[in-house]
Amino acid sequence: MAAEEEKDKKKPIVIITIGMAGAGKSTFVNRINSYLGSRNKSPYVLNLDPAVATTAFEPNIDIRDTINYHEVMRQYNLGPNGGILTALNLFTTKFDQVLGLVEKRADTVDYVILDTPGQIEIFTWSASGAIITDAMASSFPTVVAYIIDTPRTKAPATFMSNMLYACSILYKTKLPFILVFNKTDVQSHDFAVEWMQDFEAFQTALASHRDTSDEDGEPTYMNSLMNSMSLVLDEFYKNLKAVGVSSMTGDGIKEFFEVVDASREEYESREYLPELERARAARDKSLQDIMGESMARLTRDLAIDKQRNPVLNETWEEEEEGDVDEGGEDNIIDRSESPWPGEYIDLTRQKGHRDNTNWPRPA
Ligand SMILES: Nc1nc2c(ncn2[C@@H]2O[C@H](COP(=O)(O)OP(=O)(O)OP(=O)(O)O)[C@@H](O)[C@H]2O)c(=O)[nH]1
Repeated sequence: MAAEEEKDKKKPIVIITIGMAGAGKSTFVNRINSYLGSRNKSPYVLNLDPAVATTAFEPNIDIRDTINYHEVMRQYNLGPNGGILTALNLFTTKFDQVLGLVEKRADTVDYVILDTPGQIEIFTWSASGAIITDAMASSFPTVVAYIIDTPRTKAPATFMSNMLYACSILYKTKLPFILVFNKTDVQSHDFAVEWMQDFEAFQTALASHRDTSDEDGEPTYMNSLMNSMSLVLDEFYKNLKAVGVSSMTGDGIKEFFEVVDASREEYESREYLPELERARAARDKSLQDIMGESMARLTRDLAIDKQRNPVLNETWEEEEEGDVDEGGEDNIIDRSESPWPGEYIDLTRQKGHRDNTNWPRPA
């Protein structure tokens, strides 16, 4: 038992970073990456954003090495958000390989960092986001770092919306949750801490904000709603920790890691593990479902394209049943182990054509 506990202690902590577009997620990931690097504790970093043009850090596993987002958009006839979601779904079909690579490094790294797509809902409300989260959390102590743009959260209504969103993610993931108030070099997060600790302070701020009463001096519907919500959220605030950081200057990053380390105990002591064990059992099935869905959709979309576009007609032809790649190949690349060999999940090859296609890496 003692040996088992010792083994558990060595497991790295997974930090899943999520945040509204522009909250500073990528800057934050870059900052914590360099913070850990400067302490000889370089983390294992996964980039899950297929559409990001460049990352300031060098991820160990990069979705862009496996999935060409532009090609997914083209082949599936999708817009940017649909393209990101489908790319993430396809990547998720290979997530068992990702887990395997992370597990291989589990003894040598203390932290694993996941940078998620800029469009928060693509990760937080998709089946693949849930599968990735469950898969990580059932294998390693995992925390969610929710990055908040502090200067943009100063208005009580915006603050409330952000907290409601955070609340919904907390209850969905059921994982230790850290509110990371970013950009404190521009705006201190003291106001947020005060509002979280004292709902009357929030209500006072709300009342003094403009447009909170109608022409008869009565509170507007929104004002009353937010007043009531502040009472409800009072309970939610007790379940999370808040830390103020500046990803720009590095302020507060040390405190962030103190909170992360404390979350390990929370993860191990609370009731996450039995629930996550169940999630692990469901995971394999979900992976198969997602893969099936993605392939069915691909086949459907290709059939439509085939009707519309005679040129594609020549290159995308139906293949014998059973020839579809069902994710058995070792496609996920750990760049820290080998130089990037230029491999992708080749969607066209799944239909039996362009066997040797190597799509250019997104610029
Ligand atoms: N002043 C200040 N600016 C910051 C800080 N962190 C990020 N920024 C700026 O905020 C903007 C958005 O930062 P990103 O890191 O690109 O944000 P993101 O959430 O990853 O954005 P998307 O991935 O595009 O959704 C950039 O202009 C950053 O320079 C900070 O701590 N302080």
